Amino acid sequence: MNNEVKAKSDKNSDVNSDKNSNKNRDLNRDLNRDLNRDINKDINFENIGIIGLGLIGGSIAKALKNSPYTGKIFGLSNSTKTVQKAHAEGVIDNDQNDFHEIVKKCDLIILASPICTYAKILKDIKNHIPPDCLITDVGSVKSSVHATVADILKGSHRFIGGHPMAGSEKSGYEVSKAHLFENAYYFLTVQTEDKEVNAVKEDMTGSNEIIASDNDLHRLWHLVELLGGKPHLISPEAHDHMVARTSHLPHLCAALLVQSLGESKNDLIHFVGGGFRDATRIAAGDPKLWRDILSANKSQILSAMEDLLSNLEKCKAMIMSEDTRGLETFLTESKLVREGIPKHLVDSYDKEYALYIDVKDQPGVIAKVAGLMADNDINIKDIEIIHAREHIPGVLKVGYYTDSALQNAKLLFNHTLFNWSEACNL
Ligand SMILES: NC(=O)C1=CN([C@@H]2O[C@H](COP(=O)(O)OP(=O)(O)OC[C@H]3O[C@@H](n4cnc5c(N)ncnc54)[C@H](O)[C@@H]3O)[C@@H](O)[C@H]2O)C=CC1
Ligand SMILES: O=C(O)C(=O)Cc1ccc(O)cc1
Repeated sequence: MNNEVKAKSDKNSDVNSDKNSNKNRDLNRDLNRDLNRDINKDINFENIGIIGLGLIGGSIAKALKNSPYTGKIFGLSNSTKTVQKAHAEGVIDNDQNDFHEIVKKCDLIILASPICTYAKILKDIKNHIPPDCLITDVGSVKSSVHATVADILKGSHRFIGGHPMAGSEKSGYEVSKAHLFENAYYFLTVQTEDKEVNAVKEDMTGSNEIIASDNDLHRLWHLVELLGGKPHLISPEAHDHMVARTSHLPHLCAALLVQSLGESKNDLIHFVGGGFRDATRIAAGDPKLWRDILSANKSQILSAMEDLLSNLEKCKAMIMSEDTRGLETFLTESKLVREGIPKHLVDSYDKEYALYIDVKDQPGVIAKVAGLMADNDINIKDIEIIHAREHIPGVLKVGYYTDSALQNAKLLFNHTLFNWSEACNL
């Protein structure tokens, strides 16, 4: 363990401060010092149990299976069907069905079920978790999760919170994918007795606080990297402050925009433009999951909503008083901030590897293109017929998982009679 690695969170929740990012950068640099390291030795987990095999849990299992990780992956779920499916696909290595017996073998447990299920699950498995097993989670809220864990485990096991900033509005094992976390930030949160992230703290105080040793943090950090994510250390409080504004309030706003279509929303929905689609995609997320998230981050959501209301009032006043200058300034500032999203984030969220193939909308055309790809071993992510041709150069949109698949497809199409062009903004 490197005791020089220090990563304290900013007390004022100023998560964007240089101080904080420098500390995280230092930690990252330190952890990546030896590029030739043996990743399995660094991680040092042999039996990873994932509780909840949905979008996130399933994606973690698939990402691990696709990685150099050589240990076992056990899937634990309230859905036997999902476990059977994951097992049949070779994604998990379960050799028995008994939940408690599987837990007994784990040296890392990842809670990947809805956060409202954590308390019941932890109470149920607590006496079966090996003393040296590390516990983590993927929940979208962190302070309340740390409190629940501390309340139930009472210091019996080490816990590090986790939250991948990757996902979608879809749920379930069926939509999970190995590359979900690629280039996405993955927050790690450590609770210490003075509520600061303190990666150098190695002593266990014996209090009810759950304190993870920095060795645990390093192991988990490497695991996140193995998943393709970018680990980022932060305090639970700073995390909740940030995601209330970057993720939870946007979800609420998406739902508000849909509701604001008004009484005739079911009619208007047929005429929406790209802007509405972009701004409301996440409103299609699982209502139960989001009900939990918004309730679990109550104080931060309420504070973010105050800011939203005040901005709404400001805009209303400007429109009412025909303050076009003020309105323009407000919109310009928003535009500049939005355009400032770092390129790597825009790429990881928006980047799609797709080609528009200029074909006639007629029977057999999908089979023809799909067959061509299959014959040449090019994996297709999705395929879609675009019926509205305005602004769109071709009628068949073919999505690929990787840039190299896209490049191969281009070469192939160049040798056929298909005209193609690259993805445009829909
Ligand atoms: N959906 C998203 O985009 C993201 C979600 N998260 C967090 O990940 C967690 C899981 O979310 P998703 O994977 O999206 O949900 P999901 O609905 O796709 O998967 C949840 C899984 O948990 C299982 N489950 C439910 N109760 C259980 C129990 N008592 N014991 C064992 N398994 C149980 C369900 O069968 C289901 O397979 C949530 O805590 C959420 O806050 C984090 C980042 C992104
Ligand atoms: O679909 C999207 O754009 C998301 O932002 C997914 C998401 C949902 C919940 C999280 O806690 C983190 C990420």
